[in-house]
Amino acid sequence: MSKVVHVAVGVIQDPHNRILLAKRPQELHQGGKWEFPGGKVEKLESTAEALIRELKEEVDLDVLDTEPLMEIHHDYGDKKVFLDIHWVTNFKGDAKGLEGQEICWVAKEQLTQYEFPEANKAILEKILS
Ligand SMILES: Nc1nc2c([nH]c(=O)n2[C@@H]2O[C@H](COP(=O)(O)OP(=O)(O)OP(=O)(O)O)[C@@H](O)[C@H]2O)c(=O)[nH]1
Ligand SMILES: [Mg+2]
Repeated sequence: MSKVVHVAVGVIQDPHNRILLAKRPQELHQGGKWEFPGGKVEKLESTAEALIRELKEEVDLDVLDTEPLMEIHHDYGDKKVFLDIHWVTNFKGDAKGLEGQEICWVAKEQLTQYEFPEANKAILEKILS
C-alpha cells in the first residue's frame, strides 16, 4: 500500500472576503486545476510549521493566525492524501506566485466557477455553507 501524503492547506481569506487560489503546474499531480496554497508536511515538522513555510515559499505571505477548518482523507487511485486544512485570516504581505504559478483572489460566490481537485469538493461546501 502506498503511503498517505500529509498536506498542510491554507484557505487564505483577505479583508474583502476573497479567497486566494493558485493554479497547479500542469506536470504535477492534479495539474492544471486550482488549489488552495499549501504543501507536504515534512518530517519533524508540525502542520502549522508546514503551512507557514509553504505559504511563504509559494505565495510570499507571512501567516500570522490560523484556525482549523477541516481534515480530508482522499484516495486519487494513484495517490492518497490527508489534507489538513486551516483558515488563514491574518497574514502580512502581498500575494505573489513565487513558483511561477498563476494566482488569483476570488470572491466566495465565484469559487464554483473554478475547477478543483476532487478532494476539494468538501472544502468548497464548507466555505460556502
Ligand atoms: N496544496 C494543495 N494540495 C492539494 C489540494 N487538494 C488536493 O487534492 N491536493 C493534493 O495534495 C498533494 C500535495 O500537493 P503538493 O503541492 O504539496 O505536492 P506535489 O506532490 O504536488 O509537489 P511537490 O512534491 O513538489 O511538493 C497533491 O497530490 C495535490 O493533488 C489543495 O487544495 N491544495
Ligand atoms: Mg504545493
